Amino acid sequence: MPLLSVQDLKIHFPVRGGWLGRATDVIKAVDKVSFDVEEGCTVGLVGESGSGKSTVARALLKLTPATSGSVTYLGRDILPMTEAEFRPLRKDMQMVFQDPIGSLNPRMTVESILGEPLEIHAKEMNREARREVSAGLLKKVGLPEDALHRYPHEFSGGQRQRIGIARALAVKPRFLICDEPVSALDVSVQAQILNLLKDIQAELDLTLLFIAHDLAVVRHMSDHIVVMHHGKVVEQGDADELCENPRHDYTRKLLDAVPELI
Ligand SMILES: Nc1ncnc2c1ncn2[C@@H]1O[C@H](COP(=O)(O)OP(=O)(O)OP(=O)(O)O)[C@@H](O)[C@H]1O
Repeated sequence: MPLLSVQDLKIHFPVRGGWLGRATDVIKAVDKVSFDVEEGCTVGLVGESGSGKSTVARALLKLTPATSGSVTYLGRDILPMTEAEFRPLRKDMQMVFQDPIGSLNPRMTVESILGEPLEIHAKEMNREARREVSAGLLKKVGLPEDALHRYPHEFSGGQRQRIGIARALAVKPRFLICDEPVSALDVSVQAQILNLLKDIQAELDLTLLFIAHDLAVVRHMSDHIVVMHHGKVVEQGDADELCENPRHDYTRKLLDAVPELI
């Protein structure tokens, strides 16, 4: 049984504008998308801006309601679940965002940022225990312990993404959704963050959904790749096979956009 199975997922948004702001049309942001994520593997979701990748990610965490279809996690369809039913799974499924500065509260120290998910999901921990866990998380992502007392703006983009990853790991998730985790970073820093994610995945036995618009980055990270275009899956398969023998013109176009290494 796959850890996560997405079947015929549709997410349509009404376009308002007609008489009295009535819905006149729909945007098919996600249109009959299906893919599986096996435990311990990385599935890459690739496509240009607007292809529907983030909308899929948000639906997996029930942040955006689905129009139809199913999302099965550990054999249970999460879409009909109430918030209370979903809460334990929310702990299991964590997200790393594209923009680390936008997703880290600038008024909170790193200690508070890392302690917050523990306050929510590990209520039995006192402040001392939370600080100890947070210091361990910083070490895991390659930051010094004194970072605990500093604020997000005091770090570089790459370091902030390390903090974002540490926050996602705080509650010991099994499944990590990384939505364009390196596209806001300098090229020189991107490889460091990608390698960190790979090392952490191996160490903690994590399953990853890795979302990006850059097929080279997605191939580097993934076992299986799902190519999205205008809300639909146009092709999916083994990462190397798909990149070496693309069957769809759109996949070829994405491959052509990958810069040649000189
Ligand atoms: N809440 C919303 N209401 C209306 N339209 C939306 C909403 N969220 C997303 N969309 C539309 O759905 C489509 C897919 O957007 P989405 O952000 O999922 O694409 P993406 O592939 O992740 O692109 P990017 O990498 O630029 O975020 C776009 O046309 C977008 O404008």
